[in-house]
Amino acid sequence: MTQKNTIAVLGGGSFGTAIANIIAGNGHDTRQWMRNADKAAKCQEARENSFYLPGVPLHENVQVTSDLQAAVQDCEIVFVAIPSSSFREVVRLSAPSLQENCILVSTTKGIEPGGFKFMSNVLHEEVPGARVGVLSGPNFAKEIVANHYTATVVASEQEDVCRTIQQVLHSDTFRVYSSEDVFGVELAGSLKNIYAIVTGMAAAIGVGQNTNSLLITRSLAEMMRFADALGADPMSLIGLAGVGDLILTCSSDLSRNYRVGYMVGQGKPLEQAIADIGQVAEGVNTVKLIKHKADELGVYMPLVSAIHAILFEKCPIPEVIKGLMSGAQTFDVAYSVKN
Ligand SMILES: NC(=O)c1ccc[n+]([C@@H]2O[C@H](COP(=O)([O-])OP(=O)(O)OC[C@H]3O[C@@H](n4cnc5c(N)ncnc54)[C@H](O)[C@@H]3O)[C@@H](O)[C@H]2O)c1
Ligand SMILES: O=P(O)(O)OC[C@H](O)CO
Repeated sequence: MTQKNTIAVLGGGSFGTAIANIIAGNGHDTRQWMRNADKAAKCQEARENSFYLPGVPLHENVQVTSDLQAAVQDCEIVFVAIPSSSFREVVRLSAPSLQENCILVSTTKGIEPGGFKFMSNVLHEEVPGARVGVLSGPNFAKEIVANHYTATVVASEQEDVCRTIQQVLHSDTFRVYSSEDVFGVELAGSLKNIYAIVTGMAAAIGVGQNTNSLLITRSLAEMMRFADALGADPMSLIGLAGVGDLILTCSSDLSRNYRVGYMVGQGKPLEQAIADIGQVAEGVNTVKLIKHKADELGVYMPLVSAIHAILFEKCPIPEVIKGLMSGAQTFDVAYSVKN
């Protein structure tokens, strides 16, 4: 692939905009697609995505459009930054216009509702024979565009896909590690959102640092146990896309998932909390899917059960905490399936 590529980013939200700016800053012709024609025109003209990242200038190499076919045509690489609930629909619409052999990269940290499919599965199903990668790591869009030193992980079964994405995204402030474990990286990015809801809720009820450490560590144990049961490499969970993103998302109100948990912890109904955020919080749907899968496989995930009980079974928070603290005391081994 040449030094200068034509690259599309599908998604007009905060992460799509951050990724588009990184790519454009590296000299690539970058097209950002958003479905709303009015918003696209406003962003293109104002050179700013005031809806999601106000005050951040769009790089001059970014062209914003609401024409999906025009956006992806002749692109060597297409990044998809669309929430998991609409991911398939957008990929399906773009598929007929994709250049043969183009690389498709998901940045989405979620599982498709109504099943147990990850975004790489959706890409393979909708674009058979596609060269697929996934991008995941401790990456708040707001901090990326503020040029805070940041790292992420690209995972693909094809080494050249990883190398290409590393070249396209790497900058003085953005570093990209590679992995072969697509499933582990995607699973990690989706699971950590659940625990951000848990720690956000814990913060709202005023827990101390002992509790915070307890929650994050036992969240990691659950993540590794679940990964192990599903055949992912548990070691992927102790990298940037796993524990890195877990620490980030569980420690900051920049996280939408953390903020959902915080609001519910303050007594706000879940639907109201989601509406107040006004952006995607993937963890809410992920809790349901993981609880279902963990029950089906018999994987012990007490924190997932607890947050599910609070969000969807109307269980009072103090009762759920009591249940967690009185549960059987087991080994302190991170991902032992006995644990
Ligand atoms: N924001 C971050 O810091 C960040 C970092 C890494 C990964 N991610 C992941 O990236 C994905 C996107 O996150 P985001 O932060 O950009 O979300 P966002 O809520 O800021 O934006 C989502 C965008 O998707 C668009 N959208 C929703 N449904 C659509 C549809 N049917 N067709 C076309 N567009 C549609 C929305 O209009 C919006 O522009 C999520 O899975 C998230 O977990 C986010
Ligand atoms: O705002 P959240 O909770 O979706 O988290 C954003 C990113 O996933 C952080 O890496």
